[in-house]
Amino acid sequence: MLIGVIADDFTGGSDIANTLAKGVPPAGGLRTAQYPGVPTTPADPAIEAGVISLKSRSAQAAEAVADSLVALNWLLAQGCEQIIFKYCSTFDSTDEGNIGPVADALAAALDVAGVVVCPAFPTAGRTVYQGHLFVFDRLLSESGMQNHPLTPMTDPDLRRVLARQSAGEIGLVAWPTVAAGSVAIRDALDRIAAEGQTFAVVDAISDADLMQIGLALDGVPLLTGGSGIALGLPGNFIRAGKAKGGAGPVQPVSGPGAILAGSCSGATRGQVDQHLADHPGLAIDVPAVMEGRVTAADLVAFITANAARAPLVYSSGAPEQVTEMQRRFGREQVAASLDALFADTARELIAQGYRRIVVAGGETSGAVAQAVTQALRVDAMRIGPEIDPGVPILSLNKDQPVLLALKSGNFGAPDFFAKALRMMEGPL
Ligand SMILES: Nc1ncnc2c1ncn2[C@@H]1O[C@H](COP(=O)(O)OP(=O)(O)O)[C@@H](O)[C@H]1O
Ligand SMILES: O=C(O)[C@@H](O)C(=O)COP(=O)(O)O
Repeated sequence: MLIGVIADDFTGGSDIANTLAKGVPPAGGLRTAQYPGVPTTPADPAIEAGVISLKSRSAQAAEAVADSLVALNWLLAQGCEQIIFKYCSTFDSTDEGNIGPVADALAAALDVAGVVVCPAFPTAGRTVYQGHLFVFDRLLSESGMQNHPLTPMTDPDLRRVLARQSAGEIGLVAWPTVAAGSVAIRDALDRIAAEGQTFAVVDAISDADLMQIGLALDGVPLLTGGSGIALGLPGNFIRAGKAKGGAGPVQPVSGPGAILAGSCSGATRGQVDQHLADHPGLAIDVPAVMEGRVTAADLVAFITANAARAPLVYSSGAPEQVTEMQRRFGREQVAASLDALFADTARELIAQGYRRIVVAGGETSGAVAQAVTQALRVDAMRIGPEIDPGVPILSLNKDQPVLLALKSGNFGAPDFFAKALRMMEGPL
């Protein structure tokens, strides 16, 4: 294993695994696996990039740090030369963390400074300019992310956001330097490191910028960012003759499939609306869940009654509904109950022979993917074709493979749900 990724949630893990597996022509991508949590056994030696998905975005900061360091040690033990801390392209975090505390701990463990901080993902509209994060033509704080149920983002200035969470000093590599190319970027990072600054927010407004940043990062032990930061990295290892790349195809799957949506992000709510126009859907009654009147058995009953028609069950609600539920029942309690509901539903669907499951939402995906991988006793997921930018098909490789899609809340075209289930039937 050459590149090791510590992803702070499962959809983020899928997103960067997709980037590493796909690569950029002519070099192509690496043989990549995504792991649900830190594996307890050594990796398959054929794997060149390993992505450990944690649930550290929403955990307490101390737990996020501890889990990330365990992941780091496992990745180093597999031989990784380069470690990436993957967080959200919308920098999802709070003043307590967890991006700052985890990045501080990784930089200290590897004894490095001038560590890149770059959440840019231009394909999904996320760009960084003069240290400020944009989502398409809006600053992060006006993009809808200010209403996120768990990590509302109200400040678009990445240096200021990170400074509230991190003990380290933070520099900036502004776009004119990035536009000057990889040598200028590397010089700027070296200068920032020599000045003793732990982090360097790096601007990027296009994939071409990210490719130059990737070249500048050849041989750098630690970097942090969204999935875009990985764009230029496979090429470094392939050109050096260290990696072969080229993963085999994944096997398509037919039979019943289902869609589980726990994300309240704008893109997911649009996808829910579009899907309901011509498919069956069940809106989860959140107060009834909190009071024990609706359980996984109810969701499974709805899904099985509509098995052939791409059924959707969803808790996705508008910001004012989310606020009201959190006020009545508590933020953590609602999140924990809905996570458990989706996990129990997925476990039962697997028991009943469902082999295609599409999930929307980072927290929701974490809960579902953990339940499914535990039920099937698999500890690695292979990366299949991309459904929409940042969302690949994942194959849990058994004699009878199970295919998953873990969609970040804000990713995917309006027809994502039906398209994902259809693509899984092949040809892949
Ligand atoms: N109707 C609702 N009311 C309150 N909270 C909700 C509701 N539906 C989902 N949630 C919670 O909102 C969070 C959504 O997070 P997540 O699954 O990561 O989605 P995203 O990828 O859009 O951020 C989860 O913790 C989930 O439990
Ligand atoms: O970087 C991204 O935007 C995604 O990979 C990601 O992390 C998404 O998180 P959720 O929106 O919570 O699914």
